Amino acid sequence: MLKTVIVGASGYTGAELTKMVFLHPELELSGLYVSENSVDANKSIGDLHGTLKGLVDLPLQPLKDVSAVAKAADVVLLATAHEVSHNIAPTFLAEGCKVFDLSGAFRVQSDSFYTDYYGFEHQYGEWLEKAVYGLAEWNEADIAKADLVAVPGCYPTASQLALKPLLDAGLIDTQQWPVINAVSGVSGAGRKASMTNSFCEVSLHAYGVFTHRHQPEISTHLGCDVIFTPHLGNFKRGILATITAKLAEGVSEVQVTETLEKAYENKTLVRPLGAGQSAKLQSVQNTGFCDIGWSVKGQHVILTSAIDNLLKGAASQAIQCINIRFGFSPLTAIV
Ligand SMILES: NC(=O)C1=CN([C@@H]2O[C@H](COP(=O)(O)OP(=O)(O)OC[C@H]3O[C@@H](n4cnc5c(N)ncnc54)[C@H](OP(=O)(O)O)[C@@H]3O)[C@@H](O)[C@H]2O)C=CC1
Ligand SMILES: CC(=O)N[C@@H](CCC(=O)OP(=O)(O)O)C(=O)O
Repeated sequence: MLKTVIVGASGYTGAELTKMVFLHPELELSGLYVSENSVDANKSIGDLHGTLKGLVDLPLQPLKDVSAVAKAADVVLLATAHEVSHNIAPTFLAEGCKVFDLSGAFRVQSDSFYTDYYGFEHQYGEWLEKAVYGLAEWNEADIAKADLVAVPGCYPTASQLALKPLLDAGLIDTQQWPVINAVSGVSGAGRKASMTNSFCEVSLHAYGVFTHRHQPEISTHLGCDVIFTPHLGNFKRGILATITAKLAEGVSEVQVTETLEKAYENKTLVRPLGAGQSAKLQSVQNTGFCDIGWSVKGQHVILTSAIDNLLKGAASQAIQCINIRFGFSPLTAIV
């Protein structure tokens, strides 16, 4: 059994991770942590997240001595804000832990990216270079050898899983940038209270127009410029991305269908729904699946991609990466 620690366990993705690690036959849940001065320090996680009550009643421990926690752990899941992950991941790595980071702190290997989009200067270029991007269906060989896995963001997961097969097969005319419009549930903003996620303030609207940090994450990993506009929806969880792209000359709907079906034929967690179908949130909420639908008219394709932001967009994709890294059966603790 691998001793597994979750940092940021009281948050939304942390709670999802807690449940999956608890259910995983090869992982031992050895510690749940929050910040040193957290208002939730020493509370039971089951008292904070009712779905865990009676299953996991471990205390949320204040994270004081990172080295000491690292020395007693094999696997570390960081469900913490970007800058927190950036600051603590190297200590866990130095003690030989395998680190799976749900934040954006190690996703994009470019110096200016962190100052431009995250508001801090990256201090760990060496780890940034070694980090493996955890888009599970596409990066298995590298994830299997990684010390540090940077689990992709929620919008980038939904967007890339739909576009990547078509781009890699040369079916998209990249002269016209694919346009991604995506709507996320409010849990995408995390558990901490703020005015934007307050019940009476939430209203369907676009945000981060031309400035959201997921645009460069998607572009970098796809190797293709995109227009990306996120929207906040008045529901709790799930992301629906609707993507419009121009097809290369002469590409037919049959080719699009064959390419998507072949890309995911042995990948249980990504479900190509077929031509003329649209992905729905309801089918993926509270699951680790990504559903993809598509339609072609003339030279354009419209793809729809749906995931649960907290699961395929974060926690269950992290568990997929653990399963790949340690050679466990791919769906363990996910379905
Ligand atoms: N929500 C989502 O849909 C997605 C989130 N992500 C990313 O995953 C990460 C976690 O997100 P989410 O679960 O939504 O966040 P939450 O805000 O819900 O939870 C954050 C957690 O981190 C803890 N924390 C804060 N500061 C520290 C610290 N210094 N040391 C240890 N723990 C700390 C918080 O507890 P406390 O403050 O009490 O200490 C809390 O447990 C973020 O980087 C986010 O960007 C990625 C994809 C999707
Ligand atoms: C609705 C909402 O606020 N969503 C978050 C995205 C959450 C996510 O994917 O987190 P990463 O930053 O780790 O990639 C946002 O737009 O900032």
